[in-house]
Amino acid sequence: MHHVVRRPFLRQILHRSYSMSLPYATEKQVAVAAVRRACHLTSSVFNKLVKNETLTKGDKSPVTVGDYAAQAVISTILHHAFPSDFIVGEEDAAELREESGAGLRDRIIALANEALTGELGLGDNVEWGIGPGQEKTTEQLLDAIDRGNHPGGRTGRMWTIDPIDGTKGFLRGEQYAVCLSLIVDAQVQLGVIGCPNLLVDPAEPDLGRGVIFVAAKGHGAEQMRLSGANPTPLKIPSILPSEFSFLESVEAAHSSHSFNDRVSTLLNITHSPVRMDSQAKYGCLARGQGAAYLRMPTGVGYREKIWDHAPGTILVEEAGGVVTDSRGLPLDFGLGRTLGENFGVIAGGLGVHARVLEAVQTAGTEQEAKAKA
Ligand SMILES: Nc1ncnc2c1ncn2[C@@H]1O[C@H](COP(=O)(O)O)[C@@H](O)[C@H]1OP(=O)(O)O
Ligand SMILES: [Mg+2]
Ligand SMILES: [Mg+2]
Ligand SMILES: [Mg+2]
Repeated sequence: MHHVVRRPFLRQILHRSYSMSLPYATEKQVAVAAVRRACHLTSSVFNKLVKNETLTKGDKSPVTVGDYAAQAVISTILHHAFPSDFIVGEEDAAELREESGAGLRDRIIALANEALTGELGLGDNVEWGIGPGQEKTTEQLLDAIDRGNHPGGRTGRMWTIDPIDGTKGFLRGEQYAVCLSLIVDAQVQLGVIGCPNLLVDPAEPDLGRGVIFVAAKGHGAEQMRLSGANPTPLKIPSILPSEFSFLESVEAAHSSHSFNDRVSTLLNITHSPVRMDSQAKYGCLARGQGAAYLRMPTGVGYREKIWDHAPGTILVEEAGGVVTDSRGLPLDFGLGRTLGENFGVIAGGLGVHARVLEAVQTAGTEQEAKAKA
């Protein structure tokens, strides 16, 4: 491993002692740095986004230059830091390699290089391929996007990247998230969720927006500013918030609003659900905003993707909560790029989760009976 030998002596020692206190300490540092750069990229691109910079994918969902450029940046950093790790990323560069994709491609390459070559911040390392002068070629960046093509599976080290989760929220100027996780032998070890548009503290709007949530297996969950300042541990309160409300998708096509209504009625919940795009919902839950996140499928066919739930799941679990499918089974991140047969997602604090699960099962039985009648 020549890159370890090249490490200056003092840094080797620092690196080792830090690693002993937290497994995956270097991974955490790299992941936070990558998400931070991608968050700056996506928020600056939003202000400059023009109509023809968004494509519609085969599944009818939108993808913007921001999604592609952010995946290129994160994947490049991961590849420099951990060259033998696999990546399961949402986007691929096929359309950008076509002649018709040239305009979009040039814009994406410029955005990615601007983000990669930005000044080094606290904790950043030139060995991760970042900093002034570290421009990449078009080919290198398209390959970086395509390195996200790993099929996933039961064994090995792999990262999941969702460069913009909640692209529809991003396009509306509302919530979205830059999401990264490390999965080792199908267990999520690390999750990082960057939310550029989320209030730092909903009780103090003056503190502004821009939060990164981080969780490491067995080491808790925290929230920090985009800059890395003010790291604060997160714990889901064990008593129910006085206003029990569900967190749910804005988009009715992504999860069933009517099913959630029925579950709310069964639980005598009177407050309307809080609708929010992306894994920002998991972040809010982890910091005690909203009592549960319920995501039941709307119809046939859609399989949830691992990059949409791995970071959020470890965040909620490390904040003391529980995440399962609608049968109460843990989400299985070892089945490939999707969650396979895991049907629906329920996330909540320890006691709340059990009550919601029960109500979900009652509502599910009712629904089946109705369908048979
Ligand atoms: N038909 C669908 N059912 C459930 N989720 C979907 C569907 N289509 C896209 N998604 C994905 O749902 C997630 C966002 O859901 P929400 O914001 O409603 O919680 C995103 O990952 C989005 O992809 P994307 O990452 O492309 O935005
Ligand atoms: Mg998408
Ligand atoms: Mg997503
Ligand atoms: Mg996405």
